[in-house]
Amino acid sequence: MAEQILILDFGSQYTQLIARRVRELNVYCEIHPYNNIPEITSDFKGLILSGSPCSVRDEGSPDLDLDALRGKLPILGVCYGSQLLAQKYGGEVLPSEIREYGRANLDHIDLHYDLLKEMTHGSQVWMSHGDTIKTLPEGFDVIASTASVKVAAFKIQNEETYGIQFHPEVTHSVEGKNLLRNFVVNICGCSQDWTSDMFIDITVAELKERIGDDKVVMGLSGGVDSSVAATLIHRAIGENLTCVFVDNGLLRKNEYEEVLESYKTLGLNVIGVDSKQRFYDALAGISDPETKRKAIGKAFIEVFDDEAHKIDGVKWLGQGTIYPDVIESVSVKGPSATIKSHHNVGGLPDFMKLSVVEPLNTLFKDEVREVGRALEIPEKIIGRHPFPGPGLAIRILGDITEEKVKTLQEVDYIFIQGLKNHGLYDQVWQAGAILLPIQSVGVMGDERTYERVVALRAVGSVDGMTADWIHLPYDFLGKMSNEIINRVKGVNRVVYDISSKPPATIEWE
Ligand SMILES: Nc1ncnc2c1ncn2[C@@H]1O[C@H](COP(=O)(O)OP(=O)(O)OP(=O)(O)O)[C@@H](O)[C@H]1O
Ligand SMILES: O=c1[nH]c(=O)c2[nH+]cn([C@@H]3O[C@H](COP(=O)(O)O)[C@@H](O)[C@H]3O)c2[nH]1
Ligand SMILES: NC(=O)CC[C@H](N)C(=O)O
Ligand SMILES: [Mg+2]
Repeated sequence: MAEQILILDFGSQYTQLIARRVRELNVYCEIHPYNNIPEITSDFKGLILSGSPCSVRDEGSPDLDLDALRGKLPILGVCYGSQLLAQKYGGEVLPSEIREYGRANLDHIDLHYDLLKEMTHGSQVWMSHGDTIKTLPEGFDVIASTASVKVAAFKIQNEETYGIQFHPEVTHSVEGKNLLRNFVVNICGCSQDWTSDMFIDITVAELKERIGDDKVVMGLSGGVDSSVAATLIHRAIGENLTCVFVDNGLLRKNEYEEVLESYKTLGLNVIGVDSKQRFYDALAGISDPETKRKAIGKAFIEVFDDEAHKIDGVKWLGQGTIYPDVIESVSVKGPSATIKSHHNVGGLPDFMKLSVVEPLNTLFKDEVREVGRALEIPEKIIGRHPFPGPGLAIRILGDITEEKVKTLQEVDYIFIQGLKNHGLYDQVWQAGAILLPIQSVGVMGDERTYERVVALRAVGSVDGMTADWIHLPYDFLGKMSNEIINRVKGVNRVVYDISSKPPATIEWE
């Protein structure tokens, strides 16, 4: 990958947002942990230092050799990054008297500076800090201030090194994107030619080169990521790609048949494998969410391995891994696998003598969708809600039985069809139903019932990292509740999940 911006991560919750904003400017960028910096080649046009939950005043807080970087390329320190720059060279960083979270206004902006070109006095910015830069080192100039923060932005004289206390990457910093454009385009000189088409050309050429005449087998789920990854690999190597779509008995109602059908138009060579029983056997008696995931991951690998053995000369396993999966597993905060392990990162077991190829492992979800559209993959596939690899297994709380899967499939079907019929599906990022491990008392036709409870969940999100529940119309929810209870045997109560992520997560397990 040629021209790019390097983002060094000190563990801020916003680091990924910086990358997204830079890419929205059609400039490629990568995030690396502050303690594992790649070699600074001429491809790197600029460096952004992220924020951090740590304080530069604390012993052992994240640090790096700034002398080795200063002057080599333009630098922008954001929050912690700026505090580090100031403190390192003799400035003073102290706890602020008031912690500043949220809205602030840049009352004073020195518009002469390239970084602040075309911004407006009073511009709203978003703050999130407990420390503040009290004094700057010699040779550092204040270039913007708010009412309570004198050093809201600074520049080091005679070099393109800047620090800002606020977060330009969040949308609440109204002119944040201008500032980032000023940095990336005007100061770093990036050419803004990174587009989906360019990504496709470069990736297809790289895949051709890497894979050559070898054969690839790849798990296809009907989801966005694996569909786009498979199409890219297919462009590169054609018939040498075999896709495997596994019926793990945990898919949505009718999904196996519908997905196989929808892939016919893409010209991919897709094999459907019915492995329902294998997964049910592997899951028998398991209630713990992580144990379920591991059992499912293992069963998937076994199926792929079986299929790979049926094709002569397979050397590669294709995967739909995307950038957030990768960042989460190398982040300075440590692998988020401690919250939930996603089975497609972390490598293959030793017995599988295949190399992994992951053409989307530098893209965010919305970029994957854009690439998919540029590849002319039907909107029916691109616009689908994400669906977790372990499927309904992590939406059935407690142990899995075929009967529970059938019940949940019916509930989920009514809900998803309902969203589609009422024009709500595209307003929701992800939706589904959860089968709870409790029974409640009800009354139907004068008879007492003691049956299952299901929860409905519909969230809005950009990348699944944070999410909020969607305020679905009450009428619609009422209709769904009625329909589900009347049509699905064994369910007598429906509840709606109104938790955001964080502190909850999207899935219940
Ligand atoms: N039923 C399945 N058959 C074969 N491979 C699967 C199946 N389910 C998941 N996979 C594999 O596991 C990977 C991870 O699944 P994940 O749900 O994260 O991605 P996806 O299904 O491609 O996209 P989306 O996030 O939009 O659902 C997939 O890219 C695919 O390679
Ligand atoms: O492939 C997957 N394997 C998993 O084990 C898994 N767990 C959650 N998800 C999906 O990830 C996104 C975020 O989900 P959470 O907020 O529940 O962590 C949501 O889109 C979830 O559906 C998974 N996907
Ligand atoms: N967002 C940040 O980078 C915060 C930096 C530091 N933890 C502070 O509170 O000032
Ligand atoms: Mg999926």
